[in-house]
Amino acid sequence: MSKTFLLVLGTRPEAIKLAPVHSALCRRFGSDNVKLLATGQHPDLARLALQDFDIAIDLCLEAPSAGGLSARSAWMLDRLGGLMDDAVHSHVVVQGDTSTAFMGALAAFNARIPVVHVEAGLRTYDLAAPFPEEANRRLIAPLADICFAPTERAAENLRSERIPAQRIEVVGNTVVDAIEQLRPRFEGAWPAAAPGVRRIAVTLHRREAWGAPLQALCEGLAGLCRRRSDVDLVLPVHPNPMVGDIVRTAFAGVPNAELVEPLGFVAMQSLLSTSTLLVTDSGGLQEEAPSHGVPVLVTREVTERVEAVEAGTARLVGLDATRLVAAAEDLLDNEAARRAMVRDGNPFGDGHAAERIAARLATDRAEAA
Ligand SMILES: CC(=O)N[C@@H]1[C@@H](OP(=O)(O)OP(=O)(O)OC[C@H]2O[C@@H](n3ccc(=O)[nH]c3=O)[C@H](O)[C@@H]2O)O[C@H](CO)[C@@H](O)[C@@H]1O
Repeated sequence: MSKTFLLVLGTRPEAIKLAPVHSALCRRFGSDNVKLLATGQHPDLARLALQDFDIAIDLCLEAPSAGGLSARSAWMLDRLGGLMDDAVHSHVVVQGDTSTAFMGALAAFNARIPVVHVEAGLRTYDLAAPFPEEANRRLIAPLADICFAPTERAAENLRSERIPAQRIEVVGNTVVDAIEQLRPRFEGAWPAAAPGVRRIAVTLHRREAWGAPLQALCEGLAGLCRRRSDVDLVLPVHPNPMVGDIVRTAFAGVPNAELVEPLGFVAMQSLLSTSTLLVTDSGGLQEEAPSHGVPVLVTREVTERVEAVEAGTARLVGLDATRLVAAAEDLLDNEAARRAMVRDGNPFGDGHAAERIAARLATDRAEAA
């Protein structure tokens, strides 16, 4: 009886970025040898994301929604530790920088099961931004037997932290795999903007924006919509209660601003493909927009997606509403400025990251046999 790969996820982005890895491992090893465990950190969003990939969760925990970061993390570590067994699992695969990813890696390490980190090496080197993600991803790195870095810069970060070279492999970001796999379904999944209307897609959810900064950003965008009938704005509202009320109040009564429930992956990518501009604080969306040729204004002071800023596909505007609105209107009205932010291809990957990950895990498993 061969051992299984255990993929551990908790949030929507983890589900989206691990879906291609799940599929590639199933193709290579058979679906009986690949198990998907959800911690329940954000169960509804994770399940919604997996629907478009036709992937079912094998085991979903019921992480407590109440309690602070430590209480929920301790609960996860305890439950995950009780489910992991080095006689059953050949590798535990985690993605990114959430509490689920960190507790999954630590539980696997404690069970002496090889840890695989997808999207390894992203850094701001500022523990306060993003909190707690920067700490999570830096703490996973030394526990991981294999660090799959999306870019050369991420690999350089890992080498600078003395992660051994043989544990690092640059493979690209699997989110580009997800887009290319489902691209045939994007056309028409979200209605195009009316003729002559330029669409702004917006997603905002980060902890550092909660409260007054988020309110100012939303009010700035609402004011832009009120002034300009040639613009429509679509904003899928993140279910975090710290976000919804502020967003709904700011855009109330703005006829050309549409707030919608969280979208499935295909609908979100289709929305992106119909947009002139994306305003976001999301990590994944900074990586996805270049696949649609859509410029990004990032409402964060720092980003670990430096490649997008260097490639010119994204621009940091911080939490400053005036700066955001000015940059948005420039890109809406200045076609040359907008085109200057569009690149061929995607700086974060070529759509084959998951195949490279599965190939490396096959080698790793053969060497361990
Ligand atoms: C510090 C940081 O940046 N960390 C990131 C954070 O992820 P994030 O910032 O990307 O989180 P979100 O913005 O919530 O999700 C985005 C995904 O959701 C899709 N989407 C969005 C709205 C919607 O209505 N329907 C959707 O389908 C969208 O296309 C995209 O794929 O944690 C991840 C896990 O550790 C990390 O990997 C990742 O670095």
